[in-house]
Amino acid sequence: MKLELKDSSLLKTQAFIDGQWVDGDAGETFTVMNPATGDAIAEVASVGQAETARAIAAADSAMLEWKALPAGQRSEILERWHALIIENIDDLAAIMTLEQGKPVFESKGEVMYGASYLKWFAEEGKRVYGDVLPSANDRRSIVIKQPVGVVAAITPWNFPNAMITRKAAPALAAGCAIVLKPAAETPLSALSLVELANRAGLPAGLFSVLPSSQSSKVGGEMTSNPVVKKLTFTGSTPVGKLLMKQCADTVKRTSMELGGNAPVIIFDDADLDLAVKGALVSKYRNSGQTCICANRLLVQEGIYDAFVEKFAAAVNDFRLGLGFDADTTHGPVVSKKALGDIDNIVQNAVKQGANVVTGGKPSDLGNCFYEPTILTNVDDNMSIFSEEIFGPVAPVFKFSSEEQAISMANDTEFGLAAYLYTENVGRIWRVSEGIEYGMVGVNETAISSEVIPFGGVKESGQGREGSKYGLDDYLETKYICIGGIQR
Ligand SMILES: NC(=O)c1ccc[n+]([C@@H]2O[C@H](COP(=O)([O-])OP(=O)(O)OC[C@H]3O[C@@H](n4cnc5c(N)ncnc54)[C@H](O)[C@@H]3O)[C@@H](O)[C@H]2O)c1
Ligand SMILES: O=C[C@H](O)CS(=O)(=O)O
Repeated sequence: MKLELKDSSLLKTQAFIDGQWVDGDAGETFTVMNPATGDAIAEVASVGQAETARAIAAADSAMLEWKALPAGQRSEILERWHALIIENIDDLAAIMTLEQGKPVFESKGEVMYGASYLKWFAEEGKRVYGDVLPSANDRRSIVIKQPVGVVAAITPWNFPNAMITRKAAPALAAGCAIVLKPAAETPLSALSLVELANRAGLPAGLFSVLPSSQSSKVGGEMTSNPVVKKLTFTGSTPVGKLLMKQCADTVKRTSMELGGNAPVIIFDDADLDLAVKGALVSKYRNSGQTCICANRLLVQEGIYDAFVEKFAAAVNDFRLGLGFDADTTHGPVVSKKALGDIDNIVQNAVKQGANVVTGGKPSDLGNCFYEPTILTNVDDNMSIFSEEIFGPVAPVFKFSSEEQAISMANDTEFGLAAYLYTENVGRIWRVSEGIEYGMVGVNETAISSEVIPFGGVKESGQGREGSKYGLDDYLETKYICIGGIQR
C-alpha cells in the first residue's frame, strides 16, 4: 500500500539532530513495517551512541537561550506547532495508521489528543510561579522554579504521537531541551512531528529525534551522559526498571509511565448497558494496546451471565480490517511478536481451564490481526490474571463481595488505571479509596485528557503527565535566602 500524503515532505526517514536531517554515522537503516499487510513502508536511519551524544550536546547549548526567553515567546512557538499539527492532521493520521495499524479514526483522535498537550502547556508554561516565604529579622526567603535541564525521552509504539507531545510540550514549556528516541516500530510519526516543530520555528538543537534499531545504545548514552538531568520514559515496566537503574549513577530525575493491569469492576447494582459500553471501549481501544486498557473484567456473580451475553454480542459486531477502510472498527496488533505473545497468553489460559466465548486465535486475515477474544471460567490463580495482555483479549472474572473485588483489584504489582461501575454512592467512595491505582474511572472508562494527571503507582511508574501538575516533572525548586536586609 503506497502512502498518499497531501504533503509528501512530512514523510521523513533520517534522524533529526541539532536542526539537521542526517543519516546515521554508520549509514545503517532499519525497516518500518505495515502490521496490517506485512509490507515494508520505509527504511529509516539508525543512530547510536555518538549521534546521541551530539544531540545531547546540541540540546545543552540550545537550552541556554531558550530558557532565558520570556515564557510567552516559548508559548507562541508551541501554539504555532499546535496549529501546524491540526493543519496536517490527515497526513499525520495516515502515517500513524500505516506504521502502527490503528484505524484512521483512532489515529485522528490521537493526533488531536497529542496536539491538546501543546495547547495546554503553551498556557501552563506562562504560569510557573514561585513563593515568598514567611521571613524574619534581616532575612527574606523566596522560592523560584527553574527548568530541570536537558531532558531525554524514550517513547512506545502504541501512541506514537501523543506519548511524544505529552513529554515534549511540558519540557519545552518549562524551558528545557529534549532529545527523543521513539519506538523502532513507529518512528515516522515522531519524525513528522519534529518536522512540524521545525516549521513552527523551534530553534535548532532544542528537539532532536533519534530513530534507532539499537535502543540500548541510545538509551545507554541518555542514561549515563551527565548533561542529561531528566529521563522521561513511557513503556514496559521491565524496561523502565532497567532505565531507572542506569540513571542512578548520575542521579537523574526520572518520570516513568509504565505497564498496567487495569480491572473493570462491575457490581450487581451497575447500569449494565453503561458498563458493557465502557468495558468494550476500554478493552478494545487500539485493539487492546493501551496501558490503561481493561486487562481484567471483574463482574459480580449476580449479573455475570447477563454481562457476558451483552458483551459478546457487541464484540461480534466488530469489523477487523485495514485502518484506511471506512468500515474497519479494529486494526491489527503491532507486530508478529506481539501476535504470538497474545496468543500464548490465550492458549495458556485455555490450558488452565478458560472457556473461549468468542475469538481465541489469530485472525484468518493473517499478518498481525488477532480475533477479538472473550474468556470465561477464569480465576485469579491463572497466569492471565497477572499478565499485561496488551491485546484484544477480555478475561471475565467472577466475584461475590465488594471486599473480594477490592482484594482482586489490588492483587497485582501494577497500579495505573482502574474502573468501577456501580450506582451506589457509598460504594463509589469505598472502592475508589480502597483500590491502589493512580487513576480511577467511575461509571466511565474514557478518562484521559490533557487536563488530568496521567500516571500510576506501584510498578506502573512515577510522575504525572498533563494537568496543572505536569510541569512539575520538568522544574526544579530553588530556595533563595537574602540576608542583610536591615543594613
Ligand atoms: N503508562 C503509560 O502511559 C504507558 C503508555 C503507553 C505504553 N505503556 C506501556 O508500554 C508497553 C508497551 O510498549 P512497548 O512495547 O513499546 O514497550 P517497551 O518497553 O518494549 O519499549 C518502549 C520504548 O523503550 C525502548 N527500549 C526498549 N528497551 C530499551 C533499552 N534497553 N534501552 C533504551 N530503550 C529501550 C523501545 O525501543 C521503545 O522506544 C506496555 O507495557 C504498556 O503498558 C505505558
Ligand atoms: O497507552 C497509553 C496511553 O497513555 C493511553 S491514553 O491514550 O493516554 O488513554
